[in-house]
Amino acid sequence: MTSITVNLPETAYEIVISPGCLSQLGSQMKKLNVGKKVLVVSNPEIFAVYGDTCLQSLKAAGFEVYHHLIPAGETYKTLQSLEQVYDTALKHHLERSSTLVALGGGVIGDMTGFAAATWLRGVNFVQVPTTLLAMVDASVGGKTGVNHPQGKNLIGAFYQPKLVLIDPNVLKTLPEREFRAGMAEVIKYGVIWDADLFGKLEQAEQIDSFAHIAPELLETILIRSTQAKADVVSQDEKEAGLRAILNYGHTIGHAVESLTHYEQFVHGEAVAIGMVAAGKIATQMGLWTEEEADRQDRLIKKTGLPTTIPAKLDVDAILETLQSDKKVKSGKVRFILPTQIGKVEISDRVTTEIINEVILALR
Ligand SMILES: NC(=O)c1ccc[n+]([C@@H]2O[C@H](COP(=O)([O-])OP(=O)(O)OC[C@H]3O[C@@H](n4cnc5c(N)ncnc54)[C@H](O)[C@@H]3O)[C@@H](O)[C@H]2O)c1
Ligand SMILES: O=C(O)C(=O)C[C@@H](O)[C@H](O)[C@H](O)COP(=O)(O)O
Ligand SMILES: [Zn+2]
Repeated sequence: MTSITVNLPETAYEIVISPGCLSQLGSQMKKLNVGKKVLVVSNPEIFAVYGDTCLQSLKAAGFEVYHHLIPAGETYKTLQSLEQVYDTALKHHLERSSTLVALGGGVIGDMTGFAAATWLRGVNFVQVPTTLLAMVDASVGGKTGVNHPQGKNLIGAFYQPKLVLIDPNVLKTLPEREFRAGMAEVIKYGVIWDADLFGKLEQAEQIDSFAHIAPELLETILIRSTQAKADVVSQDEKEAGLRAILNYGHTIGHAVESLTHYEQFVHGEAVAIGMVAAGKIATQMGLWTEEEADRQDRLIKKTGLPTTIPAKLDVDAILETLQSDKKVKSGKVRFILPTQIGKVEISDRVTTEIINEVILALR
């Protein structure tokens, strides 16, 4: 079992990584000293496979357990879905000491976290991530929320979980496309923070599926990625500065994701495209060498992730969408740009001309 602590000014919590730990959800939660009532939020597909294990474990530990299911997919990451979670919380009379457990990928995690942040002005929250992406990224750090029809995650709150419980065994049932999407955020950590992790991914024979990846490498990926996220978030919980680096690839990525109505790309795929774009911007500005940008793009391709922007997307629409990015400051879009593998800088010097040129080059 590996345990990583996220230390924050007002709280601290553990990320527990251990094969088979799903069945210990109840005993792990017992240590948190939370109230009796627990609402598990999931989607029908995930709940059908892992719901029973979680519910049995919680009941065995003495909890009174309810569940609420939201249909799968980013298109359900909405205020409407959230309202239904509130209805279930009301129906079962959840109290301030009650806990919402997110059993699922980043969509379920982000929504459940926001429900926990807002129901009764804040109840306990536990993350049980079931996708690679949610394990390495979404379950840690407390960004919660839902999408607005005009953009990604525009409504939300910073609200930290009390525990993150990662059982790598559940990745066995994860579709390969979703595994690759999670690898995009792993590659992100390599580029922004951990050059050694990047090197390990480059050296590995195959990293495009759970079936192909070496188990030791997967363990390293889970530990190093969550550690990277914990390090960054511990230094800057609410994105006053440093934390923005975790948004590498997301500036153009989020625009591509929302302009294709969450139908063509899953989040990790859009981030992969966004990283290729940000890398190109950095090389055009003379901040990053072509050689290192090529290494990044090769790794993205080796993972089987997309690297081009659909030609049907209007450049002006992308530029317009960038204006609602949360990193915009004094009207200027800020980009996270690599300067060498393992290091990035935050720049507000990227001109519209460069963004235009790069988008056209990637179509
Ligand atoms: N809060 C954060 O810091 C943060 C970080 C990264 C991404 N996100 C958000 O996370 C979301 C993407 O999350 P995601 O990539 O996990 O996608 P997702 O939550 O949509 O899950 C992907 C699909 O995998 C299925 N699935 C999940 N676990 C499974 C399993 N073990 N076996 C079989 N099927 C399984 C789900 O039913 C779903 O269809 C986006 O909304 C993104 O904005 C948030
Ligand atoms: O935790 C963070 O900070 C991140 O930026 C992680 C991202 O991978 C994640 O997709 C996040 O939800 C994006 O945040 P947003 O503030 O751009 O909506
Ligand atoms: Zn992301």
